[in-house]
Amino acid sequence: MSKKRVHELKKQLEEQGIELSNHELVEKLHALGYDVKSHSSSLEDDQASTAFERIVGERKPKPAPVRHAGPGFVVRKHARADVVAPPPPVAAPAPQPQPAPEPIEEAPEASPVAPPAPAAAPVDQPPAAAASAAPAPQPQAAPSGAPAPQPAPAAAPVQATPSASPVAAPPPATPAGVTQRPAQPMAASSQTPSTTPPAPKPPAAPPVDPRTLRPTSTQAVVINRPLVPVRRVTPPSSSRQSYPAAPGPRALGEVREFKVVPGMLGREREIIDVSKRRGRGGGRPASETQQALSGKELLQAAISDRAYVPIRGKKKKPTKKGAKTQVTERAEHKKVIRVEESISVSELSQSMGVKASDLIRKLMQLGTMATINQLIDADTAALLATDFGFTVEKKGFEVEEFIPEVEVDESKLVNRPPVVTVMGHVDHGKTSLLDAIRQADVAAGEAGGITQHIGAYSVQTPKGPITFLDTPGHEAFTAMRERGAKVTDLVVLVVAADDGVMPQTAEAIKHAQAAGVTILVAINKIDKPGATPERVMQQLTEYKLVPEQWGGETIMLPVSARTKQGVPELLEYIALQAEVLDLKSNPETLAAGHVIEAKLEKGRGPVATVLVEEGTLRVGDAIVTGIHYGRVRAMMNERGEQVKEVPPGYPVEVLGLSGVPVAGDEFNIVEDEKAAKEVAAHRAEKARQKELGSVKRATLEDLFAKSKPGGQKELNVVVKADVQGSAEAVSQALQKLAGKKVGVKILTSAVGAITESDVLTAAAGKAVIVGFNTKPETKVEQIASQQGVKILQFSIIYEAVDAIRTEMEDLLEPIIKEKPLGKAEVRQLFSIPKAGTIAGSAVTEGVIKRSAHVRIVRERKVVFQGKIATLRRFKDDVKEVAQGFECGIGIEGFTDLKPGDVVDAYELEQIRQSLE
Ligand SMILES: Nc1nc2c(ncn2[C@@H]2O[C@H](COP(=O)(O)OP(=O)(O)OP(=O)(O)O)[C@@H](O)[C@H]2O)c(=O)[nH]1
Repeated sequence: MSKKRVHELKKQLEEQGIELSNHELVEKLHALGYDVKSHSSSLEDDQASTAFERIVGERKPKPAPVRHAGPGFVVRKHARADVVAPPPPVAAPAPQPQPAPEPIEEAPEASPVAPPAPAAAPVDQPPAAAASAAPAPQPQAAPSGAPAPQPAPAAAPVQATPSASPVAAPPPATPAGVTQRPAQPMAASSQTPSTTPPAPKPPAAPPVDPRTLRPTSTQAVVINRPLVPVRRVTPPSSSRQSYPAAPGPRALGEVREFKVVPGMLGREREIIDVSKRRGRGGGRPASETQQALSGKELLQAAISDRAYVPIRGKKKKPTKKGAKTQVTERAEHKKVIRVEESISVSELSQSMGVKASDLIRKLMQLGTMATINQLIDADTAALLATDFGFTVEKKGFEVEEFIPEVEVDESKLVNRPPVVTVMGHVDHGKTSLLDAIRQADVAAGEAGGITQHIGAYSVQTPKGPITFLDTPGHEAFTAMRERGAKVTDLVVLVVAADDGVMPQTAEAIKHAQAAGVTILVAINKIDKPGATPERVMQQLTEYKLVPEQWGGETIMLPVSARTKQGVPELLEYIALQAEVLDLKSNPETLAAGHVIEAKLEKGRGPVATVLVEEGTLRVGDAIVTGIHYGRVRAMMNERGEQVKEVPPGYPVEVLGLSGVPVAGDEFNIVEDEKAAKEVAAHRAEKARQKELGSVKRATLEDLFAKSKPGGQKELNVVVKADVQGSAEAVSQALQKLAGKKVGVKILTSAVGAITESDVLTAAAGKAVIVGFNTKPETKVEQIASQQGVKILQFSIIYEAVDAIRTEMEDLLEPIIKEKPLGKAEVRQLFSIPKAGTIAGSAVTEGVIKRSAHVRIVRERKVVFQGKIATLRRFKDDVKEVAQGFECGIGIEGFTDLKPGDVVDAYELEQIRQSLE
């Protein structure tokens, strides 16, 4: 293998245009790891050729990276500052020439480098395209401060190359810091890197045809993805011309340049639109802007233009910048909100296009704390709406459309029987009196002899038919009495002559007077020895009821239900009064009236006792009452006979309703069942809204009070009764028991038999079931015992009230009270094996019991408190030792007894708490 001397290698390098002194070459070879000492040192042939290639490789420019060549790399060419790049080929209005930016002015010596490598804007721009550009500014060395016309796409600032030989010495630093490969020779052509020798000196460069200008690799901004030309599909006509055309055989329109970098956590990619900067900077070409920016600034600018693109899924549509939301005013006629009964805050906010939070704030200002789902009534909604320029129109479901008010047709009015309600205190003889009138004996058949639901009877008297309503006298049935007073023409107030005016007498007077109904007083039981009708009359004057015989207006008749004394006179007076009232109605209109009572019967379903007040009620009529509706399937009179028609003034039982109606509700007959259903549904919705609106939220204090161990206890009750009025009365009576110590909560109150569902409700709510005049269905009792639910059944209301009071008292902790027993004085102490210390004592007071609790008192101080362990007289265990006797007392857990100690014995007593 031949050898080569260092100086030979030097010559070889010179042939390649690389001039190095022998000393420099020796040093270089040293640096490359060769052991050479001087220019005459020799290298192996292969070593010499490797060294040659390495030095040439270092000094020669590397071939410019070909576009798309390297994965993940993009070379973006930038126009040299000192060479004016041709304007975009087709883009007609070429950007205005601008003064050369600072970095260029600082690098006048770099100009010689420029001619062989004129910077063209886009890297792919063919010379032909460049040539077509109209104003082709002459490439020239930009003198200091001389304005160098720059086309818009001019690229990054050219590196300041102080060295005259850029090939030999790469520029130490670039002014703008954009070029990321300072080692790359500037003069290298991207197309002919190996063949084009670098210009060693910058002689006066000949004028260069811009068409031949190619970008230099050193002017490239290296980013890690290929340039993505984006074709604007429908460029706006106004801006179409202002974009530079993309290179290639056809102009693509706007060219956008993107940098793709991995996003956070690698879950997405960021695309940085690096071309966006062009349009900014007050109209200055992007290149100039970029030239003026440092590398860091450019990076920041790029970051600001980032767009995140998820790897999977659809690319999000970028929001159109600058496209402001159009605020449109709503037409006046559209500023009307239709509200039925109430509207939720969220609904109102949506209807007005106002934030719900704004409405809530307004409501707070009005003193109402509301949530977004809370219902507010139409009036409050109207108040709020006004503030936002809206008006509220009460939409309202017009029940009148279905139940029209009928004008009174005088010609069709006929007499109807009077409706008389019998009222009075409990046991004053109301039912007995009615029995006497009807010649029936209902009172005898009543449980406990008390009336517990309203009864309606049509009685044929010698003076014509009279409809009687019998009301209970017990205080629990206030609502029934009130209802009775409202639907009646006359009230017969029964007062027992031997008892006088009592609380429910007074209450009945109040109801009748409130309803503006004439009162007729029947002073009953005048057959009784202690009867004093005058005293009753006297008492009644206090209620503004002055008897006729005393110059007043109230008819007061002494009667006896037992002997029927005064009953015919009573009927006569009723008839007389009815005549005075001239009671008439039109039997030809659609029927209407009131529900007197309602119940649920097995096999018959809901049964309503109604009083027809207007029109004639017929089988087949479409009926609606409250939230229930249906078609009248059958009707029965008070004797249980089926009837087809019921004229006004008569009571009747109606079958066919969808549910058990509420006693006291009005009933109406409508066109058809569909209309009845609509009315009922509307009422149900209204009731629901009302209920929602009135939901009282538990306050923190309530919850706190309930969670406290000593907090108020509550008895939950499920009420089931035979009739609706009784269920209501029982519930009310039980609720009245609620006090400070124990509350009562009626979970449900309904009519019908006690069902499995009632048991489950009670089990869930830890409630007792109160059945009133009703029984559990088959197997229900068994389920109840499995579930641990107590069923209490009653047929008399006060028994129910008493039992529930006991249940409530059971919830209360008993009061523990100390009961003194006696005292014993310790005289002597004995120590007995197994038994411990025994105090030989004398009982000085009361009695000492074996089961007693004791206090050991020494010098007036309690030294121990506990229980007696042993009590003996002589050797026998005894239960108690009375005063004056001696005994041996052993104390549980206490042996430190001393003579002179007093054993103070007492018992603990449990006292049941009362509700009061
Ligand atoms: N001596 C006598 N007893 C009467 C008379 N009227 C009723 N009684 C008795 O009084 C008691 C109560 O009679 P009711 O008819 O049940 O009394 P009430 O007012 O209907 O009772 P409630 O419906 O429970 O309020 C019964 O034992 C009757 O026999 C009367 O005129 N004379």
